[in-house]
Amino acid sequence: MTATTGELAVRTRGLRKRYGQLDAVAGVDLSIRSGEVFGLLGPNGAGKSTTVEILQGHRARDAGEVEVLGEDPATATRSWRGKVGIVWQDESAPGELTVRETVRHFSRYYPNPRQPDEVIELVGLAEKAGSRIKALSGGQRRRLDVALGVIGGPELLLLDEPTTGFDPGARRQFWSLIRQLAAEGTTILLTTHYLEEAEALADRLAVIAGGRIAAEGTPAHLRESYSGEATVEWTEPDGSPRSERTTTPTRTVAGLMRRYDGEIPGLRISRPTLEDVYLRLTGQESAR
Ligand SMILES: Nc1ncnc2c1ncn2[C@@H]1O[C@H](COP(=O)(O)OP(=O)(O)OP(=O)(O)O)[C@@H](O)[C@H]1O
Repeated sequence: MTATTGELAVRTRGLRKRYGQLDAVAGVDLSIRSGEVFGLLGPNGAGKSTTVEILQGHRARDAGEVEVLGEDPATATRSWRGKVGIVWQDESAPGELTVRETVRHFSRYYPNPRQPDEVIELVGLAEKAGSRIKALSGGQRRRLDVALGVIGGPELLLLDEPTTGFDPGARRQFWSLIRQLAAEGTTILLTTHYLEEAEALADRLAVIAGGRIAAEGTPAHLRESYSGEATVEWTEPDGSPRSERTTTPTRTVAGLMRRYDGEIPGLRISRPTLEDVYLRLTGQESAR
């Protein structure tokens, strides 16, 4: 069922969407391979949801090419819809039904659904299978949303900010669910505000800001590509703090050694963390 490794599950070229004067998505190129977990990471208003909505076929684009599982979502067929699982930001399944009734009900929309009880088990809701949805906690509701996203046995799962509002424990549990789905061969695209989440889950990630991809690669690649620049900090003789961003920190320190006799006051050399890289790429550096 899953496409061959190396094939692209998602491909966009020059994707654009405008709302009035605002370029919400301003020329996005994405290539997501079959079987990988891809993170689209960016701050509020970066264009993540708009991009995912276009990939789902729920929003029309203004320009660019889009191919998702070999079809254009704007004109996709019913069989295509069965292969794409969607977890919405605000799912609202009817509250009076039980978890099991809801998952069974949704399974009937698909030609080859997964077994409802197996999916309930997979998302960790087996103990709540007989509970009404309105009695579930926020985190349990989100698990049900994922159950409804995977009940059709999708090749590709699109998750828009799946863990917003989760406590740290619920987030970790959710991560292991995503890893399990990935291990079963599902291609996963998830959007997130959380660098930690993208780093924990994504094989590759793209950082998006102002509707544009600012950087793309594996988390390790991003860290390496942008960590060449170090910051050297020290204290001037009048007590004022100084800092210099440089690709040659040794040279900077050698220069300081010539100026100071003995120890350089307040000397500190730091390399950017992935978080620094992310904040710099998204223009939020001062947030630190
Ligand atoms: N239907 C709409 N009409 C007008 N502007 C919109 C609409 N939807 C989104 N926008 C604007 O487009 C930009 C991108 O929004 P989008 O929801 O795609 O960002 P996002 O990265 O998902 O943000 P968040 O993390 O806050 O959900 C934002 O400035 C937003 O205000």
